[in-house]
Amino acid sequence: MSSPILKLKDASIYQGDNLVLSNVNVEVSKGDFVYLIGKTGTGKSSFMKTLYGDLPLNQGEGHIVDFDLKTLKEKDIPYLRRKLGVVFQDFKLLIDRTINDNLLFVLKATGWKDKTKMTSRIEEVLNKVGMTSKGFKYPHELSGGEQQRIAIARALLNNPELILADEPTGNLDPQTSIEVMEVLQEINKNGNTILMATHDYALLLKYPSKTLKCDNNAVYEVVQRKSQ
Ligand SMILES: Nc1ncnc2c1ncn2[C@@H]1O[C@H](COP(=O)(O)OP(=O)(O)OP(=O)(O)O)[C@@H](O)[C@H]1O
Repeated sequence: MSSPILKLKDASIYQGDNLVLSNVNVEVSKGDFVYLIGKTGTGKSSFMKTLYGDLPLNQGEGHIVDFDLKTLKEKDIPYLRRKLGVVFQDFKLLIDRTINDNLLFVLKATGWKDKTKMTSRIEEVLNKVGMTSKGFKYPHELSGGEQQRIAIARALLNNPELILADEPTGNLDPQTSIEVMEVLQEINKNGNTILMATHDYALLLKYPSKTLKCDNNAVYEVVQRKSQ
């Protein structure tokens, strides 16, 4: 069996001096689609932030895509993020440039040089999210669901080993949420590993998968009951 892409062992997650989650034991393997659920304020975002190096891991052990979160240095963070694709609730596209230029910006910032390769990679990722014809648009010319699909395309640019999606449907209406979820499901079927924080239970019911729950300063796996 391959080693997990993410493994936390007896990890505690803090916001400053406040303990948010304690004794976290979590494993995510290649190809998994894992939900992280929990009421507002229970620590989903703090959990995600620890994984992409925005919060330090001071207690317990944490390994993610071959990085040790316990010994992670500031200078390692860009390299960690290159192996992760992070998707946020509010898309975080650069509003002053087109979709193609948003994607080009990321490629250049992560060391790509060859113009032809960059153009074809941009086409590939736009194709994966069904947005090939939208590259020349500005973010404000796209709907929320389309902007989120672009954000997913951006996350895919460097072939991430793990996609971390923090409430990716949080700003979208139910129908658009399903469209974005279909894209994430398709990407997962094609081999990408995804950890998605959400409080949208309708999505969980429609697309059941391994589910972790934050509650009472702890994270535990929810055993899903089969419907009668
Ligand atoms: N920057 C911060 N400084 C101090 N405490 C914080 C900070 N951000 C969050 N917290 C606290 O940490 C706890 C967990 O917050 P977190 O944002 O991780 O929860 P969440 O489950 O993601 O909630 P939501 O669904 O509302 O985003 C809360 O008690 C919150 O008040």
